Amino acid sequence: MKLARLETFLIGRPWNNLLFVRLETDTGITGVGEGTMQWQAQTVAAVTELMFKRYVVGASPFDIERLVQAMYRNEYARGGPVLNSAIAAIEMALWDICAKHVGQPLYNLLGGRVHDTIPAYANGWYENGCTPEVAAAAARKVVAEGYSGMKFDPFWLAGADPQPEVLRLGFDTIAAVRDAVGPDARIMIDGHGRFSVGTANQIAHVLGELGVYWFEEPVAPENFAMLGEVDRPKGLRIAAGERCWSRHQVPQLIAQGRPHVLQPDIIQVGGILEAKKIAAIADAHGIPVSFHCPFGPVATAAALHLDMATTNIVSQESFSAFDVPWRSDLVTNCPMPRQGAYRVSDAPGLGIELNEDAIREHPFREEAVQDMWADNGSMSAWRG
Ligand SMILES: O=C(O)[C@@H](O)[C@H](O)[C@H](O)CO
Ligand SMILES: [Mg+2]
Repeated sequence: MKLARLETFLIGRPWNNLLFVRLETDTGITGVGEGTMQWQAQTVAAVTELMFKRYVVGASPFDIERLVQAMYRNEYARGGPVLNSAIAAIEMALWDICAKHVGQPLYNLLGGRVHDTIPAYANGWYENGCTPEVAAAAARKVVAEGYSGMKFDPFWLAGADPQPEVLRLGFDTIAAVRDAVGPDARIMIDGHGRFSVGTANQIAHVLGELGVYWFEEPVAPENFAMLGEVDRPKGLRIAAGERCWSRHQVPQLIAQGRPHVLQPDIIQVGGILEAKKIAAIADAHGIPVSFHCPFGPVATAAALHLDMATTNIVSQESFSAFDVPWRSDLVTNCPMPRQGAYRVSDAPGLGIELNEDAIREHPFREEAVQDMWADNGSMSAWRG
């Protein structure tokens, strides 16, 4: 079996563009992958096509490790989120082909099932900048759906050291959500890497009082030691790693940043196998993982197969029910949580196929970049 052809698909959503790929073999078996990267979808698509031409066409789809290493090492500079995302899109499709060829769901090639279902936590359920009352009402619905927890950024687009009233509104919003969902629901707060260490510590102490489960990316992702300086009061966990793009950096992130939960991004680390290796590094440190997944349904399916075969997962991030209403039209058998958990398809491969008619209805759209470092204390979400 030889790899013959690559096709890329850009799909415009209001937030960002999705990038799907389909690999064809000379036997007629095809595989799908996803290389969605925020605001760089066209760039990643171009790199994916180049990588296919340079390394993949004519190769055996079973040579996954060899092909990934060629794409990573021969491109001399090595890695970075753009190249890694292109590698991941191809790699997912290779796994899909191999698993279809042997007639097995992908998790059976990744070590087999260690879970029956995958608990999901909700993200995207909340409108940034809304009032505490609106957030509380939305949170009640999320709990009623059975999710294992919910994540949000109540300080959305505040700067490194926000005005006191911005912090207060954020705290009031979390307190309203806590009141609405009761003491046992898991609340996760995403800082998106914006705060100074001082402000992160100030916030962390309030989150500890409110019984928040984890504080994610409290400080900028580049400096692991800075993360290590963030306080962890009253059992508050620190989650990080969605922007740690190299397996080779993970030991330093763990040693210096001391996260309690690691969040590898299966696209931006370069695919399923890399993410599996990172999960094993975390496991050796007693750290659970929760794969980052603000992506479309193809990468969500890939993350779920990996979850199924990974011992140290906590919960899968899920945008599935809060995305555009046509999300589930894009693929057959779109993964959706039921009662707050995913059941993973036992169909061969990833268990999904692209629905090209639906994909064509949502062409590429210019990206409206989010201003993620505004230092003006404003809560305005969009700039583009
Ligand atoms: O943990 C998450 O899913 C977030 O950090 C998203 O990647 C972010 O909101 C995208 O702008
Ligand atoms: Mg995040």
